Amino acid sequence: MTRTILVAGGAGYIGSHMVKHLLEHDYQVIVLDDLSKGHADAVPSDILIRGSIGDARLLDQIFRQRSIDAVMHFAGFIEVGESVRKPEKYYRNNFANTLVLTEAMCRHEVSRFIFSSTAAVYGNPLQTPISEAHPLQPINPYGASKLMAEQALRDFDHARGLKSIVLRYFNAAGADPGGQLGERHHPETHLIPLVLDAALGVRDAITIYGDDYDTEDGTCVRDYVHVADLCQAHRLALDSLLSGGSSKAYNLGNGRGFSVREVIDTASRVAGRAIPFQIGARRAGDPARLVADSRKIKQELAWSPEYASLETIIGHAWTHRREHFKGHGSSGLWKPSAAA
Ligand SMILES: NC(=O)c1ccc[n+]([C@@H]2O[C@H](COP(=O)([O-])OP(=O)(O)OC[C@H]3O[C@@H](n4cnc5c(N)ncnc54)[C@H](O)[C@@H]3O)[C@@H](O)[C@H]2O)c1
Ligand SMILES: O=c1ccn([C@@H]2O[C@H](COP(=O)(O)OP(=O)(O)O[C@H]3O[C@H](CO)[C@@H](O)[C@H](O)[C@H]3O)[C@@H](O)[C@H]2O)c(=O)[nH]1
Repeated sequence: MTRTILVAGGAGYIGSHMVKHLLEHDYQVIVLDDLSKGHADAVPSDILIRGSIGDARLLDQIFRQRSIDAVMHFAGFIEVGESVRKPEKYYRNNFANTLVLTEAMCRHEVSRFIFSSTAAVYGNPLQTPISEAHPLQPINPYGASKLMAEQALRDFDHARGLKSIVLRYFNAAGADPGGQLGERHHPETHLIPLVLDAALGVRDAITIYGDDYDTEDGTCVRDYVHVADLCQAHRLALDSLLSGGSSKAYNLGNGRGFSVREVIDTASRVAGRAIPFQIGARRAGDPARLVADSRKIKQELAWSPEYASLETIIGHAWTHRREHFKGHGSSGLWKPSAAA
C-alpha cells in the first residue's frame, strides 16, 4: 500500500532532500511550505502547496481532501543568533505553529508525526558524547522553542494518542549525492557552505569564531552529519511509526567531532586550493564541543550512516555549491515529474 506523507517545510534544505528520498522510495508526498526560507524549485511543482503550518483552515482543507498517513515537520526558523534578538519569532513559528499543526492532525485523526529537533535542546553539554539521557537545558530561544514543541508532543501522545519520533540533529551538512539538491540558506550562517564560498572566491575569507576554546586546536568542535543520512533516519522513523512503534527521541550525529580548523583543512583538500581565513571573536552562545552519542537509533531502528566521512560530506557540498555559483539556475537542478 502506498503511503502519503505530508512534508512541512519540504522546500527547505533538509526537507527538499527528504522529499526526493521519499519519492525515490515510492511514498506519495505533499509539501506544505510558505517559502519564507525555502525554494519552490527544490521540489516538484505539482506536489507543493504554498502556505503556513500556522494556518488552521488550510490544514483542515489539506487533511480533509487527502488521506495522509504521517506528517514530517521540518518547517521552522533556524538561526540561533536571531532567536536571541527576536525570541517571539521563534516561539511563534517553532512552537505555537507546531501546536496548530498537531491540533489539526488530532482533529483529522492523523496520528504519526516526525519532528526535526536539534542538539540545541541540550544547551552547554555537561559531558560529550551527548546521549538522549543528557539533561535538556537549552541556552537560547531557538533550542527552547524546539524543546517546548518536544514537551507538547509528549503530552499529545498521552492525551490524544499522537505518536511522534523526535530527531535531534547535530550539524546537518552535505548535499544530495546525486548532485541535484544542496544547501541554500539566505542568509547562510553555517560553517561548511561559508568555507566553500571562500574557496570559490564568492567571499574573501572565512572568519573563525574564536581559537581560544578548550579544544585540541582552540576552535569549536562539531559533529557533522550528512543530509542523506538524516533522510535515511527519517524513513526508518516513519516505518517504525507506520508499523505501530511508540513515541521516541533520538540523536543524529556520527559520534566524531571536527574542529573549525579541521573543516577548513578538509575543504582545502576537497577543493584543491588554499582557503583564506582569519581569526575573529567568539560567537555568543557557541558551546566548545558538541558530539552526539547516536547509539540508540542505531540499536533500535538500525540506522546506519552511509556518508560518515567529513571528506565525503564536504565533497558533496562542494559539488553542489560549485555548480550553483557556475550559474545553473537557482540550483534547483532536480526536475522530477513524480507527483503525489
Ligand atoms: N540545518 C541544520 O543544521 C539543523 C540542525 C538541527 C535542526 N534543524 C532543524 O531542521 C529543520 C529544517 O532545517 P533546514 O536547515 O532545512 O532549514 P530551512 O530554512 O532550509 O528549511 C525550513 C523550511 O521551512 C519553511 N517554513 C518556515 N516556517 C514555515 C511555516 N510556518 N509554514 C510552512 N513552511 C515554513 C521555510 O520556508 C523552509 O523551506 C528545522 O526545523 C531546523 O530547526 C536543522
Ligand atoms: O563563519 C563561521 C560560521 C561558523 N563558525 C563556527 O563553526 C561551527 C559550526 O557553526 P554552524 O555551522 O553555524 O552550526 P552550529 O552553530 O553548530 O549550529 C548547527 O548545529 C546545531 C546543532 O549542533 C543546530 O542546533 C543548529 O540548528 C545548526 O545551525 C561553530 O563552532 C561556529 O562558531 C565559524 O567559525 N565561522
